[in-house]
Amino acid sequence: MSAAMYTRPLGSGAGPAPPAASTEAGPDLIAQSHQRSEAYGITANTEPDFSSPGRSVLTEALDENRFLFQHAAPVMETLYDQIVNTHSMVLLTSAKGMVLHSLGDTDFLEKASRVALTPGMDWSEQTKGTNAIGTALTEEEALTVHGNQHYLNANKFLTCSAAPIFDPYGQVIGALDVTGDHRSFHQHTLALVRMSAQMIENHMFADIFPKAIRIHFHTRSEFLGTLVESIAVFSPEGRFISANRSGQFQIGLPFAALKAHTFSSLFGLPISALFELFSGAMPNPKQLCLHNGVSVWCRVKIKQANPWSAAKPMGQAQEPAAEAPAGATAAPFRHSVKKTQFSTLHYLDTGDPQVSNVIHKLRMVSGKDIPVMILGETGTGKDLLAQAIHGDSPRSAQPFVSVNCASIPETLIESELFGYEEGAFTGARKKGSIGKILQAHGGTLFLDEIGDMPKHLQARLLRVLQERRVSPLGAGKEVDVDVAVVCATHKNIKDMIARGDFREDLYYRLNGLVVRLPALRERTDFELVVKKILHTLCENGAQIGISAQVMDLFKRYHWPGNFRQLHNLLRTAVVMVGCQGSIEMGHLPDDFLEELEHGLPNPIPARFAGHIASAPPLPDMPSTAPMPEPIAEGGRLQDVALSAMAQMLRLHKGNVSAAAKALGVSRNTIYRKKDQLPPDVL
Ligand SMILES: Nc1ncnc2c1ncn2[C@@H]1O[C@H](COP(=O)(O)OP(=O)(O)OP(=O)(O)O)[C@@H](O)[C@H]1O
Repeated sequence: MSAAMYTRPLGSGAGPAPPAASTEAGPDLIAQSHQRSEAYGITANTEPDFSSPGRSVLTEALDENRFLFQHAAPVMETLYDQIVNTHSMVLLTSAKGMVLHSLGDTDFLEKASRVALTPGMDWSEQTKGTNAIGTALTEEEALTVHGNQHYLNANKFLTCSAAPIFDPYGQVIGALDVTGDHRSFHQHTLALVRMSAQMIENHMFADIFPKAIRIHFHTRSEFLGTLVESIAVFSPEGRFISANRSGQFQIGLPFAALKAHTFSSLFGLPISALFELFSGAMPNPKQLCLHNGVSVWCRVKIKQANPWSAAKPMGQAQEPAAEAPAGATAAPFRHSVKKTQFSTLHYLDTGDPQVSNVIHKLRMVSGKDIPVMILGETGTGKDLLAQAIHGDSPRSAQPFVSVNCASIPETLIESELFGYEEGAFTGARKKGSIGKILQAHGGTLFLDEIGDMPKHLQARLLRVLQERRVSPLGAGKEVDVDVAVVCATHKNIKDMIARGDFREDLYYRLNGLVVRLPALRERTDFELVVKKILHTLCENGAQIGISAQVMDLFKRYHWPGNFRQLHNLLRTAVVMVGCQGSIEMGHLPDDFLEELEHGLPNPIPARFAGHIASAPPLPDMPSTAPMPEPIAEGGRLQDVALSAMAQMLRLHKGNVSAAAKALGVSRNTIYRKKDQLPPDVL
């Protein structure tokens, strides 16, 4: 939790309320941001790059930010209602500044700029210099960047107000922004954006701790149940888990300090007393006294009948049913683990013997703080497994902090991991940063792509793991830290050790238990996995089928991107089919079909050749038409496809649409093969 989050609560609190709205970001903030922009190597005349990042990049970002998106989208609608007709747009971005969703009309923009506000575009400070989104994300503060305050000349016609969005563990997970023509500037916009960000955060709060005890409180009882109420969450044993911005403000402690507290140290009562105090169907708010002497009105939300009788730490409570409906619980996001349909070891065990063995071993060491190293190709579910390890451990109510060593620039890994004090280096954030290791205190630190950890930092990490102490850059002091460590890599660490690229002592510190996730192509439970993913992609338990032909193809394919690739493909197919139909060849993307044609190394097996050659007549095929010639077993898939196209074109007298429909491919697939088809068929 940044200091910004603590010092800038929304609405009236125990002390004087902060200003409801500020106008533009202060000159200091802008000047510092301009300095950073310069350091990134951008010049004011740089033409912003608004080229599309590609659909798969956006899909992946949406996938990663599903939890944020789900809670932000309805709030964005409300916000947009309030700014409609002001020539402005509402944008939601990821923590990296990528636009995930935009609402509003683009009529105030030149054609070239319209694309800038569409999903997929990057508004980080590193690429666009000073702008409200990028700068709010960097500073972790709500601010407006108006007209000339933008770093790039190309953006100076804009006025933008953005607020960072914090998850319930105090991590910035995105930004909400209103952008418009600079002439449409309105001084209340920032307050609206800030309130909306708070609303999103409160929604996430309500969703993420379904089993914990939530105390809603405020100095004035009429503010209970409103946007400005404070919320603090405790485990059934009374350990502090989280508090929203107003909560931190009213209690008077920042998130990091709150982590050492319990309900009784903050409210002066054992948590069991709370249950008696708030028993009854509709208990009235009660007045309690905070540790700082401030009297607050409280309401308590308890989901379980009597959480204290459960006597188990959170997360050991009960596993969700293997077939829990999609969306019944919060979706995964980077820093914290929620109980998702994916988040327990149980859910991941879908019958493949290798995976079952991995899960069996992990269960045996669960809660013993033995470091786990997960090996596996990209997309095999290493991240998900790490979340499940945490989700099933006694630490599950504490943070799960994920650090991807490959995605952080080498120069930033040190400060990201170990944190830094104010002014530790040029470009450092004003208030310093606690660092990922300390953020994970009490919980689990997941070091993804550990093979990419620079050599000079390996020694520092080793010391932290040995001594269980961290010293943030420029701090000159060490802080105790208690974390369970899980790491993952797709690299061969032993080879790296042999080459001198990875420290052997660090390897032995990390590999208490080494498990390997099989590649998708090796799994024996492939069909079940596909069905489960389809089930999660269709809302409300709707059923979607998959044709035997497609399933056969899938089984033959080598899936270099493993689950990630399969997920993306199925998601697109589900959108095309709707949740009631069946996925046929025609619902698969052309590039995938093309890759299949070129990429299947082995001869096509009889069962698949049979599907193409002797499929029953499709509805639009004249029933009297002769069936296409069977294709010889052992032909290359490419030849099989060409031959099927030629036969179908002949059958439909050169009508490409009809042939494409009958084959279940797009017309373009046939047109692209035009030169390879016999001249008489087209
Ligand atoms: N067992 C599974 N069932 C369903 N979906 C899964 C499973 N495992 C992984 N996925 C999905 O596949 C995608 C990639 O998973 P994940 O990020 O865990 O893989 P990874 O091995 O960590 O990848 P990388 O090495 O590239 O970081 C995610 O969308 C995840 O939800």
